[in-house]
Amino acid sequence: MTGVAAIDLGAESGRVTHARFDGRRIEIDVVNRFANRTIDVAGRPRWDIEALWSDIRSGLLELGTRAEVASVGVDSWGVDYGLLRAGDGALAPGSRLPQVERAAAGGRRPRAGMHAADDPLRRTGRPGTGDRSPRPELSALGDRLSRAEITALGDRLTPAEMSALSDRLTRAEMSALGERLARGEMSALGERLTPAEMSVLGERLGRGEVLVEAPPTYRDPLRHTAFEAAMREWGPDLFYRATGAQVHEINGVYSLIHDVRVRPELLDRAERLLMIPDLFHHRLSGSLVTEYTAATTSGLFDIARGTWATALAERVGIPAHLFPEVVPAGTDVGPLLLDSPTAGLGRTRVTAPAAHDTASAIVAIPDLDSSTMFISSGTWSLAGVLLDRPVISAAAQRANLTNEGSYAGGVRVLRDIAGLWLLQECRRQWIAEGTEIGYAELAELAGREQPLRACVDVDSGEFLASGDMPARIRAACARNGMPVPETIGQVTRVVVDSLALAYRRTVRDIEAVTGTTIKAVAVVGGGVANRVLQQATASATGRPVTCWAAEGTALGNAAVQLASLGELAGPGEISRVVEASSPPTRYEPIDTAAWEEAAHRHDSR
Ligand SMILES: C[C@H](O)[C@H](O)[C@@H](O)C(=O)CO
Repeated sequence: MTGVAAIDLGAESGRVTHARFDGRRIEIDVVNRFANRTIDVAGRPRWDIEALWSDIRSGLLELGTRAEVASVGVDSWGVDYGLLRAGDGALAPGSRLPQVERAAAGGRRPRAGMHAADDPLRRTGRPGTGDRSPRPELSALGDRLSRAEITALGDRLTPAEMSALSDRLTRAEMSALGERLARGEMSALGERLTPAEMSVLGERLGRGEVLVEAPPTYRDPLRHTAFEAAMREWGPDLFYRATGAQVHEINGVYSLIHDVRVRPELLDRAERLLMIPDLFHHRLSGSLVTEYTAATTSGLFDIARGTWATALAERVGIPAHLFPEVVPAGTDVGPLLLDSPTAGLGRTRVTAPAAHDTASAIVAIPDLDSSTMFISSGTWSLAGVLLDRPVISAAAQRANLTNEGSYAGGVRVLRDIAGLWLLQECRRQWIAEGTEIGYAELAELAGREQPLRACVDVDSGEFLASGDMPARIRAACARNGMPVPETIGQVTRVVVDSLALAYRRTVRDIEAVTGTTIKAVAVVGGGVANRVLQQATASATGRPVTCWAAEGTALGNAAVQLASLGELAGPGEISRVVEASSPPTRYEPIDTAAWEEAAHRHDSR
C-alpha cells in the first residue's frame, strides 16, 4: 500500500487528502477541509496564503502521525500568482536545469528546483574534484545525530556534508545556518563553493524567500479595470496570438500590467513569479519552479511554443526575469522540509502534480478522448475537450476558448463558465439572511421547480463579483422580460438551467471551432453531487452524461504523484485505476425538445 498526500485548493475551500493505492484502486480520505477566504489588503481582496499554509501544515502533520506519506503535491485554481523576493538577492534567475529535460526525455523521474547545471552538493564529495561518488558515511551521520547536534555541526561541515545534512534539517535549522552564512561566519565555505553551488545552498537554506505581498485574486475589481485599460491600449489580439489563452479579465497578466504601471517599485522588489500551487511547493520544499499546466493559465505562457511569452511580457512592461523554470507534471521538486515533521513525513518527497486543478480533475476521467466534452464542475465549470494540439484561430478567439496544458501532453481547449459560484454566492446570501441551507437541499428544492421558467447568461460579467447574487439574478430576469424567481427553489432552478444551457452552447462552439464531434459529456468534481444539474446537462446538450469522482481533482493529483513514484505506469494504467476507484453515475437526455426550444428563445435575446 502506497500513500501520498494530495492537496487540492479551490477558490471556495481547500482540502488535504490522503490517497492510498492498494495496487488496484486509490482510496481518497479527506484529512482536513478548510475555507479559502480572501483578506482585505489596502482595500483590495487578496488570497490569505498564510491561513492556507497553516491549514495545509496542520493537515500534513496530523496525517504524518498515522501514515507513511511517500509524496505530497498541491493543485489549485489557475490564473493567480505570487511574487517572491529573495532575502539578499542571491538567486540566479533563469538558468535552466538540463537534467530535467534529459529526465523528461528519458521518461526518468525528473528532479527539479535547483539552478546549477547539476545538483553538485547532493552527490559530490568535493566540488570541482570530479569525484561524483556519494558519501554514505555522511547520510549515516545525519541519521545518528540529534537535531541540536546537527545545528552545532553547521560551521564545521564541508559543502557536500552540508548538502547531505540539508535533507535532514528543518527549515528553522536551515535558516539558522543561513544567518551564519549571511554573517560571513562561514566565509571559508564560500571559498570552496562555486557561485552555482552557493545559490543552490542559498535556496536550500531558505534564504527567506518571501512573498512581496499577499497574491491578488481574480475577482479583484482592479483587475477588471486593468483589463479594460489593456484592451484599450493593445486590444485582444496581442494577448491571444502570443499565448493562445482566452482574453478574459480574470487572467493574472492584467494585475501585473497594472502593477507595472501604478506600483513599479513592487516589481523592482520581486525576483520570481510563482503560480499559486507552486507557492506552496516552495513552502514545502524550497523549490522555485512552476509546473507546466499551472503556467498555461497565467495569460503569459505561449502554449504553441511551450515557453513563457517573453515578447508579450516585454511589450507590456513585465520583466521577463520573473519567469521561473517550468517543469512537467510529475516532477520531484525536492524533499519535504517541514519544521518538526511527524513520523510519517520523514522520507516524504514533494512532487508537482498537474498543478492546475482542472488538469488534475481530467486525469480522473478514464480514457478521455476528443469525442467527450469534460466538465470540471466546482466554483467554475471548465468545459472543453482534450486535443493533441492547441487550437489558436480567429473562430476560437471569438468563442473565447482557451488552450491550457495537460498531464502527459495534450491541450485542454476549454471555456471558463461561471459555474457553481452563482449558487455558492446565493447560499452565502441566504445564510447571511438567516436561512441555513446546504447544497443537497438546494438541489432538491430546484428539482421540485418547473424547469426553464427563466434563465440568465451566467458568463456575462455581471455575475463575476460577489454580493447579493439572488437579487442580481432576479434583476437580470426582470431586465430580460422573464418570470422573476422569488423562492430559494426558483432561484436555484434558474442557476441550474442557465448552467445547463451554457454547457449546451459550449458543445456547439467547440464542435464548430475544433471540428470534433461531441458524443458524450463527462463530469468530475463537487458538482456531480447535484443530480438535478447533471440531468439538466444531459437534456440540454442532448448527450449522455457520465459523472465520475466528486473528489476527482484530488484523485487526479494523487494518480500523477503515484505515476511519478513509479507505482503507476502512466495515462493508460491511470485510467484503469481511476475507473476502479470511482464508480460512475449516468444520465440520459430527456425532454430534449423543451431544452431545444428554450435554447433558441434564450440565444435569440
Ligand atoms: C479563474 C479560475 O479559477 C480559472 O480560470 C480556472 O481555470 C480554475 O482554475 C478553476 O478552478
